[in-house]
Order: sequence, then C-alpha cells, then structure tokens
Amino acid sequence: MGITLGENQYGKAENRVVRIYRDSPRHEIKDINVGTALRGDFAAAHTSGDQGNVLPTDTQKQTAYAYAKEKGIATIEQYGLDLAYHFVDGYEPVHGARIEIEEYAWERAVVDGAEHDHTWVRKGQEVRTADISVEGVGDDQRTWVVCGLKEFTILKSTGSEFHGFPVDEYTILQPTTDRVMATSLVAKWRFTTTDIDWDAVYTGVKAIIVKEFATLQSLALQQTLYAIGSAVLEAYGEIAEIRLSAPNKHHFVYDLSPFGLDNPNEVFNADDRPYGLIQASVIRDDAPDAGPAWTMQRGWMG
Ligand SMILES: O=c1[nH]c(=O)c2[nH]c(=O)[nH]c2[nH]1
Repeated sequence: MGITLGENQYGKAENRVVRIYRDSPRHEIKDINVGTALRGDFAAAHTSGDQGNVLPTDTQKQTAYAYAKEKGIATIEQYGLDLAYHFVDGYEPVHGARIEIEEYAWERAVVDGAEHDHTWVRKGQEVRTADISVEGVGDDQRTWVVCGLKEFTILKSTGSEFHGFPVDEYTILQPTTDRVMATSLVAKWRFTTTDIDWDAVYTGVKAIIVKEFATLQSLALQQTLYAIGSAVLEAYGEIAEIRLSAPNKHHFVYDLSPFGLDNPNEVFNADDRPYGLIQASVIRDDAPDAGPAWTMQRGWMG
C-alpha cells in the first residue's frame, strides 16, 4: 500500500504586532494580527523528523516583529509582501509563503476638544485584511494579493424588499416591500498586480460598498452583493474578482398589538441567530487564475 505525504504548510498564526511610530511628539499606531505559513521542501520533517529545512515557527514570529521595526508597516499589504519575499527568496527550501494580516483601527482620543498625541480609542467600524501569497523564485515567481474587510456592520431602515419567492407547505415568511436590511459584511478582492496605492483603493472600494448598499432599491441581499461586486470591478481594472459573505441580520417587526399599539416598521426584534448567510463572488471573464489566493491559513481544513 502506497502512502504519501500530501499538501502541507506550517507557520505562526496570529502574531499580535503593535507598532508605535514615536519620531515626533505626535505618535502613530499600527495594530495588526499577522499569520505566516510556509510551503516547500518539508517532507523529511514529516516522514523522518528531520528539521534540517524547517525554519522554526518561532523564527517566523520573530521576523514578523523585527520587520515591524526594520521595514515598518506603512500598509499591511506592503508589510505582508516584504515578509513573504523574505521567506521565499531567502530560504531555499521555502517555495511559497502565505501571509495573512488583520488590521485593527484606532482613532485619536479627543481631550478638551483637541486630538491627543499619544492616546487612541479603538475604532469600531471594521477590520481591514490582506492575504499575500508568493510562489516560486526568480522569473517563475508569482504573487497574489487579496485585500478586504470584515465585521463591517451596515444597516438600512428602508429601500429593501423581499418577495416573489416560492411558497410551500413550510413557508410562513410574508413577502415585504419595505424591510430593514442589515449585515456584518466580509468582502475580499483579488488584485492582478502589486503596483497599487493600497490605501487609496481600500478607501475607494469601501466607499463603493457603502454607496451600493445605501442606494440600490434592493430586492434581495443577493442583488445587493452582485451590485457591490460589479461596481467594484467596473471602478478598478486591477481587481479581478471580489468575494462577499453577508449574514442577513434579520430585524423582525415586533408585535405590539397586545398593547393596542400599531407598529408600522418602527420597533424591531434584532435577532442574532439563526441568520441567512448570503455569499457570492463576482469575477471578470478574463481573470487570471486564483492559484492559492483564497486558501486561508486557518481555513485550510475547510
Ligand atoms: O435577501 C434575502 N435573501 C434571501 O435569500 C432570503 N431568504 C429569506 O428568508 N429572507 C431573505 N432575504
């Protein structure tokens, strides 16, 4: 019976790196969570316990912290690319690297009406993400960058409908032409190049997401996701594909009739579970292959 080692990768997940820039009295902060994963010539480590090729996960962690100082974290995308190239170009057994980063935003505390130099309040809005994959060296080297956001909670109090669905013996849902629509969006978009103004595109994509969500008279969350995806692809030629995952955070009109009160879409029960989970990808016909772009480190097992 033949038995072979299959796909494998290893690294340090969730390095919590905080970088303070203190070159002037007005400090700056970058607060990130970095995962590294290396792929390559690591068969012997598995089959015979030979660590000769295994750059320790501890070293990967130390590199993440050292690079926060040496290279800085101007953007999570550039920092992730720096780390990935360091591992792939610097260690012969490493054939590929995956760097996944989440960024937690802070905003300056306001004290007596003025922004404070070295105190921040955590910004609640969303977590920005960057997933970097590098495979191969030299002319064969390929790089994939997927940027995104998660925990982006957005709600509209009208401009959302849901009707025309099939009705069977288990259907009790009533059709509606006016409902609350809310979600905690996860969006990830895949670039075709690394020659990008990362901050500008991030801000632009986020603005498109908000605009489409707000302005489309939505017949379903599915339609909203497709509208967001196609608007992003129309605006940015360097984005090949966008994937969206949207829990439908149901808001049910509360029955106030026992109290003799009418309730024309004014008081809701914001239910947290269960939720509809609507997911879609929107992709260009000529998108280059995705390679390992979507293979998440911690989602490796599906
Ligand atoms: O936007 C929606 N899409 C659905 O597929 C769905 N299903 C459901 O019960 N409510 C909704 N809303």
